[in-house]
Amino acid sequence: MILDVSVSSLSSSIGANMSAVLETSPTIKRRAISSAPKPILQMRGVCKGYGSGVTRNEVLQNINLNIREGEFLAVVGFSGSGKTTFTQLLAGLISPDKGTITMNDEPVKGPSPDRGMVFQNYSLLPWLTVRGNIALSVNAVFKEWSREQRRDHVEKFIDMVGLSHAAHRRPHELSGGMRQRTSLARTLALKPKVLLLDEPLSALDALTRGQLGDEILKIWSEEKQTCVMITNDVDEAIMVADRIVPLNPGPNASLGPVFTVGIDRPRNKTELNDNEEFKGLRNAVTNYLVAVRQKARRDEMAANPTQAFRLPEIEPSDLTRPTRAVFNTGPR
Ligand SMILES: Nc1ncnc2c1ncn2[C@@H]1O[C@H](COP(=O)(O)OP(=O)(O)OP(=O)(O)O)[C@@H](O)[C@H]1O
Repeated sequence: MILDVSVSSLSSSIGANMSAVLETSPTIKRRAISSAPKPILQMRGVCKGYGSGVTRNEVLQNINLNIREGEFLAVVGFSGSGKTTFTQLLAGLISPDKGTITMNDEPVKGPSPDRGMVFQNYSLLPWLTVRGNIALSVNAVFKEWSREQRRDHVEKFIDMVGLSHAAHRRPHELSGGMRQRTSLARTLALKPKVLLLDEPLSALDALTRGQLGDEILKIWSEEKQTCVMITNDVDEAIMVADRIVPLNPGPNASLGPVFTVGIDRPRNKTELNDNEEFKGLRNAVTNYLVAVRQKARRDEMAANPTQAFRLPEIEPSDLTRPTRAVFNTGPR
């Protein structure tokens, strides 16, 4: 079942138990997905795990999702819940064990320039410059173009991410934000129909993070691509997305309900802090994530009662001894 939860009417008083929010709250509108725009990507009953035998790790379980053409979808979840696995499945870098993934009704059988992925860790070739990294992909994908066309195309995307002044630099001469911009330009230059962003901002400092987040939004609105962004930051998700879908904690992680973000664009971070809809949505998504994590922990403890939490056997220190702290009494 896919629920679409409209949060325009959510109040910030939503309780911690999200099942109550989903099942009993009269303030939440549920929309049938059939009335929604045509999906470009579809996941149906997708399961994925790694390993075999006793070391088998079931990561994703029965994932069902319609990603709509032109939308910005954010997937939020805790570390280790399977977000990268989820994106790699959409990119076609790995295959599901069960279920199907289709793009425009065609099965996804492997990677394609139609689905461009920006990784968490930049993954640039260290011996190539910014220009060289982008040109390598462009030359490989647009072989039928003239040399001038390809060159102009590369320069356009270098300029789009604000790196014209650093186009000649190699990755080790760039800041983290500049590396991620290069990685973004390299993917965007392939003109993917769907842009898959796997925590593209997570390695950046807060300021650069906000700046690059704004740039991604600007490019998305200009290029009219479909965008799926993975993040562990609820505020960031609300800032960028049309819809937010939580990934429940694993093993056997499934998707939670879809939260619709009805806040007008462009969204201003400072103004959002006083926006009631933003506050309600932030509470709803956060409370949902906290509730499912607590439930996952309870289930795990119930399944392994012998591993129940025990306090470690620690001898308390004798705090009555005189302090051994040494003070510097010499000249300053
Ligand atoms: N290639 C692999 N082989 C075996 N196990 C894997 C592989 N890739 C991921 N896993 C395991 O699958 C689980 C989910 O990993 P994944 O990287 O998808 O999670 P994540 O939510 O992206 O994590 P993070 O936020 O920390 O990057 C983890 O337990 C991880 O150890």
